[in-house]
Amino acid sequence: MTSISPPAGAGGAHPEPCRLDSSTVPEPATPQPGAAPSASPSSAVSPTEVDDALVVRGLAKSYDGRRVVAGLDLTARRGAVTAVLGPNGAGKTTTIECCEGLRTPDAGTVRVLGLDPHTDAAALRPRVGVMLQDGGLPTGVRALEMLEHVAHLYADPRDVGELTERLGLASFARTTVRRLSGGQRQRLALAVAIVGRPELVFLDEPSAGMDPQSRRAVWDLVTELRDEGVAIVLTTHLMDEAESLADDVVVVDRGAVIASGTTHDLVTSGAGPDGTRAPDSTLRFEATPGLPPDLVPGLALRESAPGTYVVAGSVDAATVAALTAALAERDVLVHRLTVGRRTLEDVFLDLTGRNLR
Ligand SMILES: Nc1ncnc2c1ncn2[C@@H]1O[C@H](COP(=O)(O)OP(=O)(O)OP(=O)(O)O)[C@@H](O)[C@H]1O
Repeated sequence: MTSISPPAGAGGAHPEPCRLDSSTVPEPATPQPGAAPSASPSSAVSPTEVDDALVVRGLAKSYDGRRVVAGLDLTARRGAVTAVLGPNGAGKTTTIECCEGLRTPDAGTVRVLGLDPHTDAAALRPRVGVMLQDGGLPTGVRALEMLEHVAHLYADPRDVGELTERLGLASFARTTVRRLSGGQRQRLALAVAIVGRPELVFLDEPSAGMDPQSRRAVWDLVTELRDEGVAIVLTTHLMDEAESLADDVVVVDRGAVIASGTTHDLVTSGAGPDGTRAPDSTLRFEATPGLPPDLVPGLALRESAPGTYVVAGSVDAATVAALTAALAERDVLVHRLTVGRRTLEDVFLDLTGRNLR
């Protein structure tokens, strides 16, 4: 199996293979009949993109004839956090796994640190860290032994003691991976992914299942890595995570990119499907389900979940007054009415009419 991370998801790039829980091993990255392997140099990657840590162009991947990634483009800069967002099943993990060399694309080009994740897997191994969604670690090994083992494979590893302290691994250092909780496994997987000082790190839902304190430790570490010049590509469903960490955001839906840019640009500038300038603030409230979208003339009212409403468009004092008057007229009591800054969730809703999760 060729991949950036020899023990798929054991975090980093080890030169030595080690046994994995077979349930965590993605399909072998062998070329498939008719595939257009990303190995071949492609003119799709322009000279100006050579210095980017990750360049994906026109990526396509199907499972059993069903296309789940459809011509996707993605760029990740060095020294920046790039968040890949999208609803369940959008194709995020498949995309990342193609970049990690764990899956073979049907079409398109993938360049990782200027190299091909399949044909240049050996050269990329010491330079790329991988943290898979389920941890992907061998289950019979004790947590600290695992981290120390991986650290010894590198010429200049990070200090294991410091990582252990930073990510709170000490309390379960002698516990085998199979007995770790989901959040503990995630923290160990992150430590393993970065202990070799990679130039590019893939983090698939890095803080999923973590308590707030652990999440904060992960965020601090990710920010620090970014400041050291590491390129970080992460997928997440947590909008606060994306907004806190990401320099660049790529929103994926049905296997294709529907919006991309800096986090700031996306929430402040025109991201509407019709090209109109998006509002800077959003009004949200809860009330009885089933209110008509045209409750207030000139106001676009959307029921994002039963009984939860979002008003798109410029929101000012008159908007709030008109809305509450219309609700009072119908004898509807409004709850949790807030006017807030536009979020990435709002961007997604504007683009697709659906919630991100
Ligand atoms: N090995 C596989 N065989 C068949 N279908 C698969 C396989 N892996 C993923 N899929 C399907 O491909 C689609 C995209 O899955 P993928 O995991 O890439 O999405 P995702 O955006 O990462 O979703 P999530 O946010 O839920 O993790 C889904 O419909 C999924 O069921």
